[in-house]
Amino acid sequence: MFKRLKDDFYLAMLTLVGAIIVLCVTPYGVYRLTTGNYIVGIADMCIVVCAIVATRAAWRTGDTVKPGLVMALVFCAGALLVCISLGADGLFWVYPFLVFIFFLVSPIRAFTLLVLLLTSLFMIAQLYPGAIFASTFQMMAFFVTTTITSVFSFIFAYRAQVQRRELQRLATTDSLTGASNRRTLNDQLAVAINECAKNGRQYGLLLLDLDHFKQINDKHGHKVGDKTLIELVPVLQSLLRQSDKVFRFGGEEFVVLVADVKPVDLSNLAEKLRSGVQQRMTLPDNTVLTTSIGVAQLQANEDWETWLHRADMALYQAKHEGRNKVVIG
Ligand SMILES: Nc1nc2c(ncn2[C@@H]2O[C@H](COP(=O)(O)OP(=O)(O)OP(=O)(O)O)[C@@H](O)[C@H]2O)c(=O)[nH]1
Repeated sequence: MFKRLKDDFYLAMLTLVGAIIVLCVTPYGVYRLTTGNYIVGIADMCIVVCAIVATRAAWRTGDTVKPGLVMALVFCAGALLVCISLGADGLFWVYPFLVFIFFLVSPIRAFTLLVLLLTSLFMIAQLYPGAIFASTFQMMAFFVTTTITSVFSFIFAYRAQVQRRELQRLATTDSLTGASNRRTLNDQLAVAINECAKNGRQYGLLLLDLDHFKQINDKHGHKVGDKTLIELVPVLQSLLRQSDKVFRFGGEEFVVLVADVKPVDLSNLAEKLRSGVQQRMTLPDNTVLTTSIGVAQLQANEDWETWLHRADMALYQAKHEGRNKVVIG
């Protein structure tokens, strides 16, 4: 549970906002209902129920987009209703909503919803003078302060989103090749073990190691070595399905994780990659680049270390038997 909260920003924020809503709005809802203000009381309780249902749905499905949007829409409608029913007293509630919304949906969506909310309030104020604002001065002060808060919240949320995405990219990909890194591989292997144990999904692992890579560096220089590694990733991806994942394991070693695959298809795929690299990758002196591949199909009740070790042993054998070879582990 804590891992999911740590890894998924929007799930964590949805949960936090949901908890704050339940704790802070429920007493107001109960108070309004017991003092006969039924419209605002029911609106408060609808917001509370919506917060609980949306947070629960996000936890169950892992999708935070729809629950976040539903929550944001209900909060906007609730804020509008509270302002209409309570007049100036209800205006204070707009400020926390204004900030909450940026934790629920993307900055662009949040800003659009706020523009709609403030425009609706402005139009109602024009149609029914005195219904919400006590004076024109109060109305102007409200719209100026809410606009400033919305704009700064948007800038802050947008910057945070850009930085969060960049951090995520840096933490999960290899800086040279752009392939997923070893840390991501460890996470994905754990997911595969879990899926296999729970749902019987079949997974396969290919461990690729370029042959005589040291000689490439020595003969053509480190820059050509780097370029070869960079060019290898799109070549592999062009030979794979979109659901197959390529990871840089370290140095000139790469891992391909394949889901929903039978052992025979996995070894055919390894052979396709071996010959694909040989055919498509050439070095500056027109010599071909070759790769050795160790193959391991995930066995029932196997842990990921053993699975990876079998692929590694098969790769070792492929190297031992002369390279440019596929060996099944
Ligand atoms: N250019 C470049 N070279 C790298 C990088 N990472 C590792 N290497 C080099 O890859 C080479 C790997 O050499 P070895 O482990 O001896 O393997 P090999 O020469 O490929 O020989 P076999 O694997 O036995 O076929 C080393 O010279 C490393 O310096 C990198 O990011 N860029």
